[in-house]
Amino acid sequence: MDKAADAGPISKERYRDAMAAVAAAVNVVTTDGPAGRAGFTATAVCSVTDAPPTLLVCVKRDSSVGEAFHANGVLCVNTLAPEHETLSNLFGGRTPVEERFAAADWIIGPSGAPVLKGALASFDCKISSIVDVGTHAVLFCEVLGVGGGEGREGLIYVGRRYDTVTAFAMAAE
Ligand SMILES: NC(=O)C1=CN([C@@H]2O[C@H](COP(=O)(O)OP(=O)(O)OC[C@H]3O[C@@H](n4cnc5c(N)ncnc54)[C@H](O)[C@@H]3O)[C@@H](O)[C@H]2O)C=CC1
Ligand SMILES: Cc1cc2nc3c(=O)[nH]c(=O)nc-3n(C[C@H](O)[C@H](O)[C@H](O)COP(=O)(O)O)c2cc1C
Repeated sequence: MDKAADAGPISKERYRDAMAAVAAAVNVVTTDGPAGRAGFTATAVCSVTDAPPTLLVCVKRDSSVGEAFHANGVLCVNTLAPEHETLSNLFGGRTPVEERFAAADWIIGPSGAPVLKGALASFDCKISSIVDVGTHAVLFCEVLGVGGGEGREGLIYVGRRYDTVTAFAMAAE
């Protein structure tokens, strides 16, 4: 029988090459509060449970924005549409925080975190716990408010480039 996957220690490069094949939604994750406004682009976002509504976000601990999320204790996950590709690159690193936010319109969510106007979906959250794993902090977040979800095209990142998918409308309650 053929082996399903490589065994033994996996290099960072091998791991990233395999992960590059995994399509992911693109999000701009924002925060505001005593430590000030901050935000970064993240594909490492995942739904955990709907009771209580909880998602997780993985943030590199040595990034310029990581500390602000710890200190503010709140965040908003803004899931991007295809027209937000430039915004994704701005929030993807090496751009001063004020320049990142100046490129779009924002409103303040229930938690105080900036909500992107025109996001495909938005999840306003308080950070309920943080677990450090290797280079990243995993932020577990309780969702306080949701927005968007009316269904149109979504931005995805796969094969080290952006692409577009049809996003389905949220069921009406
Ligand atoms: N989870 C993360 O922290 C991610 C970080 N990035 C950042 O964007 C840069 C460019 O990414 P790509 O063009 O996709 O090429 P890449 O070869 O650096 O990454 C390929 C894939 O590996 C994963 N990955 C990359 N860096 C990672 C990290 N530090 N920790 C965990 N998973 C990681 C992601 O799924 C990414 O799409 C990366 O070098 C990284 O700085 C991108 C995607 C996810
Ligand atoms: C498409 C894309 C996805 C990314 N996903 C993540 C992620 O899930 N977690 C993370 O910590 N950084 C991720 N990054 C990198 C951060 O956005 C970047 O490190 C952050 O903006 C901080 O950069 P700075 O330290 O230069 O300010 C991603 C970047 C891009 C372009």
